[in-house]
Amino acid sequence: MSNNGKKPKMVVQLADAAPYVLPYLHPAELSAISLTCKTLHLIAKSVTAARSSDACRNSEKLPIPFVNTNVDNHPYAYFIYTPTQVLSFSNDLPRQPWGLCSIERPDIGLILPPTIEDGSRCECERCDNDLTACPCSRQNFSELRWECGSGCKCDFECPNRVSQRGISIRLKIVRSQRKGWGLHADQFIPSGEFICEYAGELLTTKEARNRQQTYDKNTSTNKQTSALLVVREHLPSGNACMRINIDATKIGNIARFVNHCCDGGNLSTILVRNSGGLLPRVCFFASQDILKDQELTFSYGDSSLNLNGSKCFCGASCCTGIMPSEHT
Ligand SMILES: C[S@@+](CC[C@H](N)C(=O)[O-])C[C@H]1O[C@@H](n2cnc3c(N)ncnc32)[C@H](O)[C@@H]1O
Repeated sequence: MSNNGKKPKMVVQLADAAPYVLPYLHPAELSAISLTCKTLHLIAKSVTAARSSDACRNSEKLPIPFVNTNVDNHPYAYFIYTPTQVLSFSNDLPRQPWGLCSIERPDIGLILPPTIEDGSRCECERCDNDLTACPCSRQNFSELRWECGSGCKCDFECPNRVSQRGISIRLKIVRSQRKGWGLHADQFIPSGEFICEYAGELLTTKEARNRQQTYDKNTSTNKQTSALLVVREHLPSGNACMRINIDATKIGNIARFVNHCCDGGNLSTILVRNSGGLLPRVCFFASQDILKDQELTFSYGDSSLNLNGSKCFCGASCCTGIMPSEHT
């Protein structure tokens, strides 16, 4: 302290700037800076409270809070929020302050199809007209739905755009001892209701395979949970299916918190095609009535294909005890 008991000008300027800078920091940086002085500690505390109170950073109609009732000391999970699909980011992840709803990539725009790195091969998987041998027959996608889109004259109020109006039901993200975070209903949800899109980075199959290998390694050493979803759409030609790889591990929305259940859970995963849209979107709908506080789950796949998988704690009577893994 100098200047007759007044704080030096630089300290005052730093404190003034802190509320704008701290929301950009990663949790480790935030906790380090909160140890430096009382003012920064208070600002860091309010950033943590804001992050815990809404995983969607004000991007959806309703806040979706993190709830941890003394399971451990994690107040929230850190990830970059996107309400819809985005192109893959290589190593250079953007920073996102609280309250910003989209990721800025003015150089490329927001929604583009994945690029095919090896120009000689496409991303389709051959199944030679044998639907039972096709990889898409092993997934739990019951339906392909068509909705109106940018190619139509109607607006978002059109009844045929249910999955395009954002998340409008009350949800919460609850911490549990054995499964980590999980998405729960915070109201009664009738069967058939739209829950949310599975938003994340669109990856090429090559990138998805590379990332899955890293995630498998990290999961086996308990360092990280991952959220890479692979879906396949059978193409009209009949002899191939298109892979869509969506990674919500670092960039995604609340769908990344939906845990696996061996009995198929209470959500159906539906491919939704919008008129005018290039790629289908993967969306969750309630497959049965869901009570307030019940966990929302779906089946990640067939665990018999993953004998070395990690332990499953879904609690279903048919639980195999092993988590399925995507065979990329
Ligand atoms: C897509 S994330 C789901 C959110 C995750 N629980 C979290 O805390 O971020 C997938 C990870 O959740 C955990 N998980 C999901 N379902 C599980 C289950 N039935 N039993 C045990 N762990 C599960 C596994 O660690 C898995 O790799």
